[in-house]
Amino acid sequence: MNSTPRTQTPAIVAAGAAEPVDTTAPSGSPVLCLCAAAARVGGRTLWSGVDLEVRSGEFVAVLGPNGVGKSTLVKVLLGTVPAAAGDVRVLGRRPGEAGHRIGYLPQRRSFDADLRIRGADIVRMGLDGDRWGVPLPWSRSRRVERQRITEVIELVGASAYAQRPIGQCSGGEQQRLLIAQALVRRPEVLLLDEPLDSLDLPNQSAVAALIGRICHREGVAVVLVAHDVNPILHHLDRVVYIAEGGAVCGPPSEVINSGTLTRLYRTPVEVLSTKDGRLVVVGRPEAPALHTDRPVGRQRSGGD
Ligand SMILES: Nc1ncnc2c1ncn2[C@@H]1O[C@H](COP(=O)(O)OP(=O)(O)OP(=O)(O)O)[C@@H](O)[C@H]1O
Repeated sequence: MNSTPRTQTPAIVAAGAAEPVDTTAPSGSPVLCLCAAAARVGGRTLWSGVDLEVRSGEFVAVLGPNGVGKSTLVKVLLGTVPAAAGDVRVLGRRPGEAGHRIGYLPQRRSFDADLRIRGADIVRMGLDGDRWGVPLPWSRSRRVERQRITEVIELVGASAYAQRPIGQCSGGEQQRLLIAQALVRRPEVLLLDEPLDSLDLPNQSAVAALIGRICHREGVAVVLVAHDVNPILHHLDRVVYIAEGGAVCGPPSEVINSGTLTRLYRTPVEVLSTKDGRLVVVGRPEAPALHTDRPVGRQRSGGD
């Protein structure tokens, strides 16, 4: 994470839930905007009245219990699920119109151990546009492509194993290569759906730090869906916490606290602070899904 103090985007919303969280002036230019947005799937409204603005270089986590519509929020931004109400803008355009300017890592994919395709070829698939079925809007020479692939593999620290068959890479190595794939076209926005899922704790920390660096040093806006905020909290600028059909957004310490979550859930919720500065959320009405049984990491501090 950069060591420069960062500013935050003002307030947020909540669908009839918690009051806006007051923050200071935003930095960067807005790249994602939801205004009074709602999502409806299978005849059911998942959330509504959600306002959110994400600026370039911001790292925002989407949190909440299972099934509240975190992934759906990402899909609304991608344009694969239409917003049921409100206005959604992605890089100033309607969702789905920003093409290669958006990088997307879907929920965990597993690779068969026998799969022979090399890690570098997985990264190349992002460059070729295969993941979207959309050809690149410009032609590139093979040399330039190779350079970019090498560059992005170095960026995610995957050079040592990028020539190995992907099926022989560890979960953490595979995840770095998939992040490289999402980054290869130099997106301005990176949408990551549970990229830390199924990684062990050291790999969660390492991948979280990597994403934080990409966001803050490369100026990419990152929206990351997580069940457990613990590994990323140290790197985050803001969180969007979805529950009870609404959402509240703000700096982690202003959202993950007893008052805000009690208002969001409309039932008593307690956020405890451990000796080492971690937070534990208890008393949520839903089944445990987010840091109810384990501590969440330290609040944002300096470097990563
Ligand atoms: N196409 C669909 N048709 C009907 N229901 C859907 C559809 N897509 C998602 N849902 C339902 O919408 C709800 C929200 O799904 P979503 O994947 O966005 O939740 P989530 O918060 O990301 O959940 P999790 O934390 O378990 O991954 C779930 O109950 C899911 O079953």
